[in-house]
Amino acid sequence: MAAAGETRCGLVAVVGAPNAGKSTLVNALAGTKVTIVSPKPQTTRFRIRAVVMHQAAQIVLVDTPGIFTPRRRLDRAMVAAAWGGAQDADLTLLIVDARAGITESVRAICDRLAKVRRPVWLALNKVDLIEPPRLLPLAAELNALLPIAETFMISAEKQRGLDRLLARLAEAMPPGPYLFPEDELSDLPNRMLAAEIVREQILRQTHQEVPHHTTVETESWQERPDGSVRIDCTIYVGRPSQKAILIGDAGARVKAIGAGARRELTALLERRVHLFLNVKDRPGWDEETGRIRALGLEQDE
Ligand SMILES: Nc1nc2c(ncn2[C@@H]2O[C@H](COP(=O)(O)OP(=O)(O)OP(=O)(O)O)[C@@H](O)[C@H]2O)c(=O)[nH]1
Repeated sequence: MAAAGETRCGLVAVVGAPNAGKSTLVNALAGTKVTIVSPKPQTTRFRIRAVVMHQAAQIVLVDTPGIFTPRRRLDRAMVAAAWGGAQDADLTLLIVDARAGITESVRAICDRLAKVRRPVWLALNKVDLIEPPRLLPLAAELNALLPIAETFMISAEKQRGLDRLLARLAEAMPPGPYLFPEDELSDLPNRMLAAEIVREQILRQTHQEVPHHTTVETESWQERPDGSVRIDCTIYVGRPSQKAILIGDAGARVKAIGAGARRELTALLERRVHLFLNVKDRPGWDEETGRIRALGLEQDE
């Protein structure tokens, strides 16, 4: 454990076009499955994606929702609130799919980022898929769109170039106390994991009918003496009609979601899992400004 005064801690906003490989990279850095990795664009809606410890540095990887959908203001707000006084991330890590190159959405993101006064680091991802000579010109082209402080060539999937990236991120974090106490950290990934696995099952089993207004939170995580774990998750939906869809006839759908999630969690955690799901509606939850204010959370850019 690091002594007080020696720790570093910061927020890294992970930004990139859909399918750039953000989730794959975060998972590789965190060393555990904490986000949804899916070939479908825009499935990610995590606020805090992962908390990575590296050499007395706590690196909090967050999304910058709002780049595509301003609707998700609360996502940003929660991060800002968690961070206390700090307004924003310490640096932005821009992930670009090197094979896809500078697409329209990459261009749009660069435009946005160029206006934000915080360092931008570039990770050219999927370098396993392209010829190395194409990388430098691509990096140069991106640098012409916005000033890039550091560039990394990586393959998130093949885990190439990640050690250097992680080491540099750790060094770049400002000195300060950890945002998440170390003794809570061990549970955090599990809670995040459980919530994401449930959300993944919702996406799979409701086929677009519900998911975009859905959030899942792990309310409690209790270790049992027999080695099993009891997990209680709440699924929040935006409208009562969605609640009905999620619950299904006589609870059939939520049961199926629970069964699927429990199976996956059992396999991942390698222990018996008792999973309890609760569906609640929280109308306008991720949009309603008044509520954000009431919570005293940050909400502007
Ligand atoms: N070959 C190769 N494929 C990769 C690499 N990194 C990610 N992928 C693949 O690219 C696809 C998209 O990856 P994700 O991590 O889901 O991308 P994302 O940016 O999180 O996507 P959204 O959450 O939809 O915004 C997946 O099929 C990954 O397996 C890589 O380094 N090399």
